[in-house]
Amino acid sequence: MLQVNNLDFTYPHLNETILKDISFTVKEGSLCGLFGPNGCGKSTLFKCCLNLLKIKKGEIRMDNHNIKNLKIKDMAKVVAYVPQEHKPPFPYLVKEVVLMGRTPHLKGFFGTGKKDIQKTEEALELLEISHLSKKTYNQLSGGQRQMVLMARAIAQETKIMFLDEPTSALDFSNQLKIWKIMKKITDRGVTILACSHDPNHVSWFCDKVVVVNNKSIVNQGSPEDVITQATLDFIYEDMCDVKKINNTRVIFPSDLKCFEKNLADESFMKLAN
Ligand SMILES: Nc1ncnc2c1ncn2[C@@H]1O[C@H](COP(=O)(O)OP(=O)(O)OP(=O)(O)O)[C@@H](O)[C@H]1O
Repeated sequence: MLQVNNLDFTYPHLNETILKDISFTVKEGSLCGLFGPNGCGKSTLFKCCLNLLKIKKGEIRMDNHNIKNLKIKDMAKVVAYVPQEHKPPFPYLVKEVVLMGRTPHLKGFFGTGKKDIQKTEEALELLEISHLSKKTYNQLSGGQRQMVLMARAIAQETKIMFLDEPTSALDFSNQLKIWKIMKKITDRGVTILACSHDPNHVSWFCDKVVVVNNKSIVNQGSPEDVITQATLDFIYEDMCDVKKINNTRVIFPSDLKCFEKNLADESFMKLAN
């Protein structure tokens, strides 16, 4: 479980508050989307939760530990982090990058064991990227690197995962694959907090959504209660419409008139069914 209580944050060299009175909980084994416009503070919140930035006020608890009391090595046993972009300076192979996820589990100078290799291979298989295993990580495409970082986080076998826009560089099929994998992982009891800019994805796949805008949480709860016309009008200023097709919520641009027309069209509804 992840618990953030009354968090305030300001970058030390700035006077401006970036996050104000942030409080939310993500239940064990659930998938929570962190949703909000560019620059609202999602990545900053992640870095606060990972102890990479020191908070001014408030408390963050993960798996019942107050994170300010956790050493880096202990932190790495509790939480895995998939950043937006990562390029190591050395030409590591993909399998080596994924194996790095096992670092918190390595035992002294005995180094890598059979279990670590097995967990690395399982993570590559789960993401269907075993064929990239012997390729040089730095020479992969952005989307391929994103899949490898996801495999590294899975190999780390933590109870909590933080994913910063995990599908931003992926094609449509891989985006859906990653969301489905995230759901599968939460079914095994892992708690996930994932940033996303896509209101459809958080609606379709998340158990809970936390919406941040202008330094604060403006709404939180089930996607049904949170990704509403009112919330989207508030943060995007009347740019999109929320409709239901076949009981599934779909968000689309308000000025996409052909879609409006099609929605009213009986043959389109048959197609959607
Ligand atoms: N190292 C830093 N020093 C000073 N200000 C920063 C720093 N990093 C981010 N900021 C500022 O903090 C605010 C929040 O940035 P952050 O990267 O957390 O937003 P975000 O919601 O993740 O944005 P995006 O969706 O575009 O990735 C922005 O105004 C940004 O300019």
